[in-house]
Amino acid sequence: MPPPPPPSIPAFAAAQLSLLDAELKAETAETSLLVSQSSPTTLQRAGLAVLNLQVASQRTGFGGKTVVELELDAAVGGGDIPEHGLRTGDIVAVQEQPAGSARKTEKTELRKRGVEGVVLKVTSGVIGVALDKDEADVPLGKLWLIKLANDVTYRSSRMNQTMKTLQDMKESEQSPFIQVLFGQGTPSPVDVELDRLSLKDDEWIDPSLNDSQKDAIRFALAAKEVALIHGPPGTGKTHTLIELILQMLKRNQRVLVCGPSNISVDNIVDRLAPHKQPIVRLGHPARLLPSVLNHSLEILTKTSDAAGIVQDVRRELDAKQASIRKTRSGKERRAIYGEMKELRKEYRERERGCVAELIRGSRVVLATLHGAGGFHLKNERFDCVVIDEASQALEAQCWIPLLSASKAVLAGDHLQLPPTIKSLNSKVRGSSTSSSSNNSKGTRMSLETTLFDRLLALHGASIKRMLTTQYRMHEKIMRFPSAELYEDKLTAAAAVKERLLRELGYGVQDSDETREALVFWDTQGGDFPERSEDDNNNNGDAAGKTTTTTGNKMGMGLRESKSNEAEAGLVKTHVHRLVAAGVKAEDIAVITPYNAQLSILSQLLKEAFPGIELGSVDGFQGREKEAVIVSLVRSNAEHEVGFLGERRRLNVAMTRPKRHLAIIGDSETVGRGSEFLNKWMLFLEEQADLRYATMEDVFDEGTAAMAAAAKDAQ
Ligand SMILES: Nc1ncnc2c1ncn2[C@@H]1O[C@H](COP(=O)(O)OP(=O)(O)OP(=O)(O)O)[C@@H](O)[C@H]1O
Repeated sequence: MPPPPPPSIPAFAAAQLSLLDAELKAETAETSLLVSQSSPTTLQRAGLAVLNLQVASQRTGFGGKTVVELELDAAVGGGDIPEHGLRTGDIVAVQEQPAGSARKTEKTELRKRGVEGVVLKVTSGVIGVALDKDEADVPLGKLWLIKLANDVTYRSSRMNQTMKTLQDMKESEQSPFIQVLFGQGTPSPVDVELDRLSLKDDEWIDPSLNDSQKDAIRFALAAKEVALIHGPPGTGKTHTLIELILQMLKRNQRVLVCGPSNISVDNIVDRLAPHKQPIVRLGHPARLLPSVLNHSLEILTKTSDAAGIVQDVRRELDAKQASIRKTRSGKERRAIYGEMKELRKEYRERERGCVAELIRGSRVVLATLHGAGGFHLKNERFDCVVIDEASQALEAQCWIPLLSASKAVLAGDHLQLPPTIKSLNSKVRGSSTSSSSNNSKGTRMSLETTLFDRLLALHGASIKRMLTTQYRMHEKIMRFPSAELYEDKLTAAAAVKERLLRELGYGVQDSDETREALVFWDTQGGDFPERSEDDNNNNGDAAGKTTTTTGNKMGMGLRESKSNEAEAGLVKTHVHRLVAAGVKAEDIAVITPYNAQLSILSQLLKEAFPGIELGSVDGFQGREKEAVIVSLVRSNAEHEVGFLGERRRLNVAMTRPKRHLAIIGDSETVGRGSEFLNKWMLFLEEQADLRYATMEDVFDEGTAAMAAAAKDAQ
């Protein structure tokens, strides 16, 4: 049967809008449940709130925004603010703090007032917040700060706007580029162009590029509408994009470079900066890496030629703001507010002029996908939009910058995990049978389907080039993912191919562990049974990349989770042996798909091995370590594997290490989970250093000695 025709652009946009709406509801429900059900002191204990604050000062920041600095209330003695979890860039609410005796309705009322903003600076005694509203709205009296779960509402409003634009777009307004991206047209052939574009050896800016990287760059330069750069783990996607951007500049093109997260964008700014091209990074300075601040609009509007005139108004505004605090009369105060309103208007106008000049003069503009929707880029056009980590971004998010371009280059790996979707989480997170919606044409759609996925399905491999040399993993670690997921095309670069822990270079000794790249501890036989959350009252799955969001911190995971204590003991044995051979704990990571297991592991390992990194598989995507231990947890008579069945999750788990991968799991249970899992278990049995685990391994000498020492210390 031929595949169903792609949905019309309005039908696609309508389906996205309803999916985004469901997602927003799911996310806000989780947040408000958390905040409404917890008392201020509980939230403070969880690191999500800071109590007993007062305004120390106010000033005007970038964009004419009011910045308030909060300090500990003099009534509670002032001084250092107690330990809290707020960091620069967090989105917070500044509210009047309810008295302990306040009734519930009063508390709710207070929560409705207050203002939201972004944390700009955190020191021991002060927290600075850039407010979203004017200073007149800052509540008086004793204040508290609450960390809001994330910036979901801001993000979704720009995605919705973009989808509405697409929905309302008349056919005559749809560019050939947009039509190709929706399957209403076919991509122009690039073969002829490719020949013409054959770059000579001396035309490459980075001579170390490998052949697959050069091929991908040539292809992306030649493509008229769209090119996908498929970068399996460690293959140098970002490295390739830097050369691509520089080559585009050589061809006088103007490029907008985006990524789903600030860190993904900063990573590119960092690597692009040494090439001394005019670049500008849009985004809230509080959220940028310090090393890229020099390229941010905030700094450029202070240092560029056009900046002086803006600074004059800023100084005037600050002086007025200071005078308000000294004014007791309400009438005078109102008059000053009136003057400030005018000044702020002027400030914004001048700043806008200065900013527009800077942006127009920049051939490369960098922003998060969401940031590209700000007013700064409203009427700007680009020859190409480059999106890094595109397979981690929602499609609606990608369209925010895409509407301003006539060509797209997307880099990503659709065989690793897609963005986390809350509205799917409750039952079948990460499963291919995820919840979906039917649009008017009957096309099944899910937010988990990224633009990268959709374009591949629509136009096939002809719009894609894959990077095939990887610079991370020992050849043995790479072999299975390469064979099963990447058409057996990956090769390990000579420098990493045979790298073992024993060659780490800081006195690591040769041992059974340090001379092996791949170890499999098989726990089959029933001695290592899993426990479910119901048995041990633990938290939800660790699937969500939400380990830093409020939900997980508060132990709000209401989903089913699994743990395996005996397996955690084996992990400890293995870590101990690595450390005994001289491997630094900082070079070891332990990852697991389950939160319940993560919390057991952290009790068992954190104190014994300070510096070791523990995390969920999903949270570790994009990261790497010299040695990685993966605790698979599942071991049951029913051979149920839950979301271990998601091969993209396993791919992420097994491709994080450089020199050493130890898998701990029950081959009997796991091997029956899926064809992929079955092949993996067979591969490990044949190719890994196989160890059949017994309880003696759990209580080996080292672990037992450490346990005894810990007991003595109590
Ligand atoms: N042609 C090359 N020659 C030598 N080293 C390279 C080359 N390309 C990439 N690398 C190295 O490979 C590593 C990974 O590169 P990069 O960070 O660009 O990859 P990535 O694909 O973006 O990463 P990830 O797989 O984590 O998404 C880096 O240490 C980089 O220096």
